[in-house]
Amino acid sequence: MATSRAPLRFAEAVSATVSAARESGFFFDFDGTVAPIMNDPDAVLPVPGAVERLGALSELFARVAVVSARPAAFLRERFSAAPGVRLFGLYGLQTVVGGEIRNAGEAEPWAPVIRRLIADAARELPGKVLVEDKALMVALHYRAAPALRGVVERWSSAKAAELGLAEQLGRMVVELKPPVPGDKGTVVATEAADLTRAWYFGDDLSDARAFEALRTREEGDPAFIGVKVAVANSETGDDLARQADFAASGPADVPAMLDEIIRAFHDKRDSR
Ligand SMILES: O=P(O)(O)OC[C@H]1O[C@H](O[C@H]2O[C@H](CO)[C@@H](O)[C@H](O)[C@H]2O)[C@H](O)[C@@H](O)[C@@H]1O
Repeated sequence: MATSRAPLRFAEAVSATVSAARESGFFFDFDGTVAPIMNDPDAVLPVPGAVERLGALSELFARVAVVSARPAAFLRERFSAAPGVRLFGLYGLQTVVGGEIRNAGEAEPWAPVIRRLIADAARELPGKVLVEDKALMVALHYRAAPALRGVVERWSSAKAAELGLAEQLGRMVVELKPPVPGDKGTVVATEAADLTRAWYFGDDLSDARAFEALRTREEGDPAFIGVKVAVANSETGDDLARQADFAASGPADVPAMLDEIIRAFHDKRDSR
């Protein structure tokens, strides 16, 4: 069994990555990581400079992807200026291939169940709960009324049991989704399978699965370096920070961090 590597300093992780750029990838969560948290989910845009930095990375390194719970169409709209960035929506149930959205076949039969659930939510939950319709999934937001957390979580658990759906908790949100295997960890494990270095940036509970995927790969493959970056926040950030190698103070900090990597890539190339 492989022993875990000694903790790397940031400069060492960057150096190991730019030295093997063609075998390196960068994976990003969206909300709370490269985009700010806001009350209205539809109004959210990436922080200034994020799309440009992800686009630049995609031209220098083997793989760059956004792995999010958002629908792929939402991501496609926001990352249209960075065509080299791969997009995985709804925890990997949707991808964008050649500009077209592809749904995981196993998830599609659940669309009528989700439609029924959305109608039930609109009728049965208090008006302050925002019901986000993602077609193959629904997100129940209580950010506008945090005291409703218990009401939302109990309603969600009962519906999940009744309809055979899976649940995912997040930042002032509960999601109900088809009980189809796969999460951010399986997306990252698959997408990083041919890489020897992979970075994951995340802020929320579902991002822990991606961190775990990098840890598992490191345990089985001593040549692999997984770099876990937690984006700090007072809601779900502490748990993730404990599992991370590095921290960013918030989404606005991420472009500057990526600049250090892009600069190191160019310095390395110029020194050859
Ligand atoms: O996987 P992610 O890209 O991080 O998506 C997770 C959820 O993000 C969105 O909700 C979160 O951001 C909202 C906008 O800032 C905020 O109002 C909400 O409280 C957060 O939970 C998105 O709306 C959800 O569908 C995603 O599941």
